[in-house]
Amino acid sequence: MTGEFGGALPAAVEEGVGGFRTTIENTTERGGVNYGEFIEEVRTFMDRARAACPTTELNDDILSRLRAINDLLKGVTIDEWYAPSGTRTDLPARGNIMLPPYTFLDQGADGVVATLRFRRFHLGGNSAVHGGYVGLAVDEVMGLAAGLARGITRTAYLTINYRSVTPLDTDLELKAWVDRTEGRKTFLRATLSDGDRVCADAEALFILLNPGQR
Ligand SMILES: CCCCCCCC/C=C\CCCCCCCC(=O)SCCNC(=O)CCNC(=O)[C@H](O)C(C)(C)COP(=O)(O)OP(=O)(O)OC[C@H]1O[C@@H](n2cnc3c(N)ncnc32)[C@H](O)[C@@H]1OP(=O)(O)O
Repeated sequence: MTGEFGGALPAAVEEGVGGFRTTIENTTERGGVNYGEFIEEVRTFMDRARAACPTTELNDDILSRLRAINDLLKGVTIDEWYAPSGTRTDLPARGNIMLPPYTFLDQGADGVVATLRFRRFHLGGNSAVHGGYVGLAVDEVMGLAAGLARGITRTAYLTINYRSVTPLDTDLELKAWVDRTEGRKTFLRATLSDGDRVCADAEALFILLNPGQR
């Protein structure tokens, strides 16, 4: 891996501890008390960037401000295990800006139920959510269900059936549950629904990682 965020794997991986860390310090303080508002503002920015048609002047004004903001953030980037985006479990979607904000209504070893909302920046076309973002949400929530049931897993396959259009800006329900397990294999199913209407259903295989496996 090359680029701004470095090429080396985290030290623990290089030492053979394992690709995912199972002992990340669980704190809701990283990023500060207003970090959730920051992430939500970033999502609003992405919504508006997706929807806006700025004038050249406005574009250039925003561009220079964004460059200044990016310079500020560049000074405080850290590794993925401690960055609050993705690890702040107190925030919708763990504070991950790319995911549709979701929160759990129920979670346990048998499965999870989440409520989520796709946003303008998840637009595919004609007011429908992009199918890839549906896959992102389903993979995430199934991954968490697999994690609660088994431990640290990776997706081996994920099959999604798009049954009807997934709407933007609507509270949806995503259920994921363990269908069966065979050794390291966990087979899961999921449904994404808008009220009584099924938008998508899915089946997936997640593999429990071996000790030291990336
Ligand atoms: C403060 C705390 C903060 C916490 C932070 C939050 C933590 C939250 C925690 C968690 C959140 C999770 C939310 C996110 C979830 C997202 C998950 C992803 O998207 S993962 C990325 C995409 N997936 C990959 O990149 C995998 C790439 N593939 C691989 O790495 C390997 O192929 C892997 C691991 C899947 C399997 O490889 P092998 O070498 O370990 O095992 P082999 O022997 O190949 O397979 C095991 C068994 O599975 C079958 N298998 C493997 N792949 C299969 C396939 N595609 N179809 C059918 N069977 C398959 C094989 O035939 C074998 O079966 P037989 O034991 O022989 O019966």
